[in-house]
Amino acid sequence: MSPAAATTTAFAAVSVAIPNPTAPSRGRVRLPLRGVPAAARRAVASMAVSAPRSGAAASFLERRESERALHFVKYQGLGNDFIMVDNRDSSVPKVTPEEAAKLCDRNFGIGADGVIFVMPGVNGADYTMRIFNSDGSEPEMCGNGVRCFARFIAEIENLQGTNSFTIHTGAGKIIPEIQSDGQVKVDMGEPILSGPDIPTKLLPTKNKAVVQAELAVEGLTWHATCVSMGNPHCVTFGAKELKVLQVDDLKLSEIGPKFEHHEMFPARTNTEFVQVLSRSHLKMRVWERGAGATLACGTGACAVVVAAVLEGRAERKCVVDLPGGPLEIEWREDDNHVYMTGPAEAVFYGSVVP
Ligand SMILES: N[C@@H](CCC[C@H](N)C(=O)O)C(=O)O
Repeated sequence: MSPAAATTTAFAAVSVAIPNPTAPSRGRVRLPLRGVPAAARRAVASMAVSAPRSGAAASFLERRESERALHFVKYQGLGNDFIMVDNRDSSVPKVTPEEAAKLCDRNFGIGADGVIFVMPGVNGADYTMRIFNSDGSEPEMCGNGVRCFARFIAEIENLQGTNSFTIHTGAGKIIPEIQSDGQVKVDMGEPILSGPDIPTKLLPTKNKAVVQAELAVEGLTWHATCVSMGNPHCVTFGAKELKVLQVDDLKLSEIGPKFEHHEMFPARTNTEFVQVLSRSHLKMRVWERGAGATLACGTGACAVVVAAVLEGRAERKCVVDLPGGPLEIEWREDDNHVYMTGPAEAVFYGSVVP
């Protein structure tokens, strides 16, 4: 991006890749690597910014660095992507919800499904996680985000090998554990099944739970099972009028918002459309509250396995295929907790003036 082009945008992002940090820097912009995790530097293999070393360019970059520059690292978990912000020095997020929405814009911003802040722990937890969705709304929890959070912590705290932390979230205490292969296994806590606590206005059908309740959307009577993993989910395996739900055939951007804003969900909802491949293998697509169609949703995959067990469709341990890849989910009988295992990777880092 030329300096002239950059100044015409609402904010400017400078993302720098260092494929080989020891390579000569001729013709390439070198930005300070302050606060940049080592693995993030190594992980990045593209998007290097080349520019002539003119005085104008240098002063443009210096000006940007000296203003209110926000350093970030972009992470992804199965294609569900987040702008991670080191906010350990303050309990106030470094960007506002409105700025977060701009940063998440895929054309005019960095592009992401959300912005996640690593904050000081409260209530005895090691850290606090807060997140803004790409529309600026603040959800209680994010499953893929918490795996990215754990990998980001390991980088900024320079932790090696297997590690576990406690994270305070809007869904209570969440415990991720980085495994020796780099995957992150997360104790996601207990699912919430009582309708008013999810929240949904759908009436309970099985004890206090809302299981296969009828929900009218777009002329079809969908069977909805509602689960909260701290955040609300409506899981459906199909509708009365459909023989089989083929998730690949769904027009997600048309039907997703109708579920999200349905009057039965006073706090809006995330919605998962699911196909059962076997009793231990499920396939889903998701429409996320505040973010739309995403490539993966960790809390959604957990809710899907809970719903599948409640409906008698699957075992407690399943592989859930999402558009961005598979997650391993287990709803344990002994402690009633849901465990999620999957990847999280740094993609690139940079600075931005929100
Ligand atoms: N993608 C996330 C969920 C993020 C929050 C969600 N959009 C909501 O508003 O509840 C995940 O991986 O769980």
